[in-house]
Amino acid sequence: MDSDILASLNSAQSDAVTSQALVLQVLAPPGSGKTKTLTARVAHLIARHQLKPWNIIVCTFTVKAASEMKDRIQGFVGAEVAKQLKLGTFHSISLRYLKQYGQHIGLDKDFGIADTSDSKAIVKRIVKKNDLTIDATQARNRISTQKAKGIDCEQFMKGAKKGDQQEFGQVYRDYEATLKASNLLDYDDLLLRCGFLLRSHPQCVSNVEALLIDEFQDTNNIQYDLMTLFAQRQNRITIVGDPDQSIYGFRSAEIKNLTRMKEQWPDTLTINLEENYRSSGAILHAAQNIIEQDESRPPKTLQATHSHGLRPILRKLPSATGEATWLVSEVQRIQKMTGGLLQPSDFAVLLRSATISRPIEHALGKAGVPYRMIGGMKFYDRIEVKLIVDYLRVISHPDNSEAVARIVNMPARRVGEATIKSLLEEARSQDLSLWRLILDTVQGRRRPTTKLNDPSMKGLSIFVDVILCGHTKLLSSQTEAVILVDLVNLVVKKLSFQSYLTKKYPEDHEARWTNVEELIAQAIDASDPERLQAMLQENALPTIDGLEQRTASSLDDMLSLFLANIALTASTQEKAEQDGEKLQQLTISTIHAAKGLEWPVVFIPACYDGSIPHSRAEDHDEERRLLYVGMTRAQALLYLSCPIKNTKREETSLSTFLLQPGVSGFFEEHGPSIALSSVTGLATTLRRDCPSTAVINKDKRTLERDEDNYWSVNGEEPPEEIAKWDYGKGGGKFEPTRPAAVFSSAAVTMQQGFSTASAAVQPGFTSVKAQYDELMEKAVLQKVDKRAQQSNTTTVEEPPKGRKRQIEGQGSIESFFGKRSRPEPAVESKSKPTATVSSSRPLHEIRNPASHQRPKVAAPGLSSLLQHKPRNAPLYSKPTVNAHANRAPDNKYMFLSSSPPQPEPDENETSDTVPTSEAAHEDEPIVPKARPASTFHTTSMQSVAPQRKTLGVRLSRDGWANRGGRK
Ligand SMILES: Nc1ncnc2c1ncn2[C@@H]1O[C@H](COP(=O)(O)OP(=O)(O)OP(=O)(O)O)[C@@H](O)[C@H]1O
Repeated sequence: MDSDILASLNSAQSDAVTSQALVLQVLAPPGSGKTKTLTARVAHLIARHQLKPWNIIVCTFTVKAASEMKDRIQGFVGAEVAKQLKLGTFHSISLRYLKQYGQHIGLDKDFGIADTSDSKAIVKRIVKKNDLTIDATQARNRISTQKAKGIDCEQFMKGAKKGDQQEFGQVYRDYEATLKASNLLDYDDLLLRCGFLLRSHPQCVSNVEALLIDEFQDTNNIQYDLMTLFAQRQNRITIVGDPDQSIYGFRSAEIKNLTRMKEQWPDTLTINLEENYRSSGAILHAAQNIIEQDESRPPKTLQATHSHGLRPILRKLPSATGEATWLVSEVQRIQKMTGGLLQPSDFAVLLRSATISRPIEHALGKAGVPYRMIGGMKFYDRIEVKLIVDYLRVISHPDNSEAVARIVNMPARRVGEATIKSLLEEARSQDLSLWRLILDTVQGRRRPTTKLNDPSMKGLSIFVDVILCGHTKLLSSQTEAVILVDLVNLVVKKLSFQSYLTKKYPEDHEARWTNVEELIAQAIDASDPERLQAMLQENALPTIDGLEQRTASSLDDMLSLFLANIALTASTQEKAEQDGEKLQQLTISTIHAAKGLEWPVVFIPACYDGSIPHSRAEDHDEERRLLYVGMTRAQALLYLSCPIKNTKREETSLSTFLLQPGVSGFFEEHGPSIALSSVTGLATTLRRDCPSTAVINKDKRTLERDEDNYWSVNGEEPPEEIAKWDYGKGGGKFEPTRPAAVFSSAAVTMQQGFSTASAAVQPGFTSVKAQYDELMEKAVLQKVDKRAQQSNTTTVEEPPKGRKRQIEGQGSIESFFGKRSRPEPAVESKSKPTATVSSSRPLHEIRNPASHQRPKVAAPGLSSLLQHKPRNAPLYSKPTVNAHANRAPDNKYMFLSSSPPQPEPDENETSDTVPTSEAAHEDEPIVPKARPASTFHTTSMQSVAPQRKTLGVRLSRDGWANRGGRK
């Protein structure tokens, strides 16, 4: 079996897998097979060194990575062995230790997990109660940072200076006290307490023979400590990582941990992998050029194993809307031009911030391209799901006062916000949980100081009744066969939840109810004896002689396990794929959440300053690494794009990373012409069969345009687009920043049937600025009219299928870079589709773009850029021509200003590492009911199931957007 494991590896990978070194670092750039090597080493340790799988811990950074890792290991050692490994995120492994050995450090068995909304609510309340000036969200993040550094509140207070630090210290202290009183651990606590447990009771990990860690560059200090503690018995540690992909500095990740490790274990062996198996040479070169802008970074060798392939594209578009429309048209064109070689699931759109997804979703929906979201609004964050889960959490753990406060008046029971607040404060002052106070009040054992009128008392009684019925159900499980789903059904029934949703959300109650049904389906699956067994097996730790271990057996335990898995499941993607079904959907993801993944075609839109690097980012090197991570997800085709104006109609400036000297040489200015030879090249890079010429030609004939030539390369709005604008019916591309006075005048004019731009000006109704705008606009419109005329002529004589229109005199990629002087790389013929670069040459030696295939560019677009004057208002007065031609009949999308994004400070939190509901909250909900897509929800429980990997989570076909993503 061992030879099978090694068969598919190159020699450096083999060396790493078979290395005898106790402490091993495998450092390598993206796509070089780090994960492959790690999984092979696990298999090798089992097959060759006879290590027992249950004595091996494998830590991943995300829930998704854990499940992928399990699949890969399964491929080597089989499902039976793979499921016995102790594999998961740092958080889930820590949770297992705390659940089973927590009593040794005085941890109550029934501790709950404070999820992100609990933590936020607690901090907010503390800030409000003490009338502090500190920002609650920032304070919460700061607490997390302190914890990640291992600084507790008392330590912090000791060193705190007066003022802001003292204030924060107070919040930190109160926050910890609240968690303690509620018997809750937040996500950081899971790691910290586990560290404490393993330090004081090393026997807990006395069985551990090997520890392997993926994506080590993103570990923080607590995780580093945990590493040393997990492995303390034998110190056999393998880590894989890439400092260039360190993108979680904002969450206290420490690149320094790599050196720290070497200092701690001087015999650490480092193996570098240098061959990239993922991306074409052209993509690698471009990405490498970006990352090498960081001069503090040591030079590294990276060899492409694929041919040079098609040069990446850096595209300029007039607006975010135009960018989205172009993006979708490119997806469709590339699919057709490659004769079915590429399916929708081969495309990914990677965003710096989820907040800018809306125009892209709109365009995809309009074109009927199915998509899924990663790192957007998550299943368990949806209001209807969260509400039911909160009820379950309170039934399981009534001391969670934050959860009680959230649901006591949900559905509405006439217990007002002020009453809840007052009850909460009263409970705090008496050292009681909110639940205890409410229960005692309703049952007549206590007279609260909070004033309660009859309707409120009645509301509280109804609430108490629901929770007590849940408790009774839990208790009855000891004598009769009650399963988890019975409990969920009980809550749903007691709340008359379906009719509640119907009344409360008349517009999309069905989609919301589908979510509830999905949750019920998950509970059914988790109740399945086989599944239950698998879940328990996954969570069980080996028995250690002489060490008492708590085991999960009752329904209460099952419920708490179910809820813990929900709390630790931040990522909800891939459900369908885990069902063994590859749904044909394009992926929209944040770059953070795309870490470790790959797609044949990747788009990175909104490449402008403020977006990437993000306006709020302090560390620009980390932002550059983020762009690098995004670019290196692409296998065969990579598109970067930048709208000249963002959705607020603000002028943008191309990302500083792309403006650096020499960068332009690595990019084309528009999507590639896909010759037949290019299709062969793409197929080779993707290791797929190439479709026949007949199929390709047939598909191609269905295209209106076989070139990326609708949008001009200098970012001007095509005349056809301007002609589509419609203000009369309120559904067109109306831009919201237009001055109100001007808009109303134009609207009036349109209603009156005027048909020229000049007629739209209504003296007396416009401000000076608006008049200036109108004048500017008229000037531009005259130009546009001229162009439109020319365009019409061209259309008659020659259908615009080719590239001509775009290339002739419309500037080039140079227009992006025009503001800087830079050396001009040599230009070669553009028609060569797959010029190759010797794969054996290190990348740093062949970086000179002069040696690459270069497009033959037309006159540099510098002049067009210089002529380009910022518009103060959009070109909105052009009379409508066939305004509805391109609009979906049931188009219910709305545009919200989204760019530059204004996320919460920790909006980067988009991966599924730690549950990250901020990421979901910062993301505007996806507009429902407009397009097909699917939801992907995975719990770590789902990932344990060997055959039916979703633990029976029902696969829904009606999609992400149809799920009532609205909060
Ligand atoms: N020796 C090899 N031969 C062929 N393909 C390989 C080899 N090693 C890795 N690959 C392929 O290269 C791709 C990238 O591998 P993998 O995901 O393990 O890389 P990685 O270094 O972990 O990437 P990243 O750091 O970007 O997450 C995968 O499709 C993998 O199957």
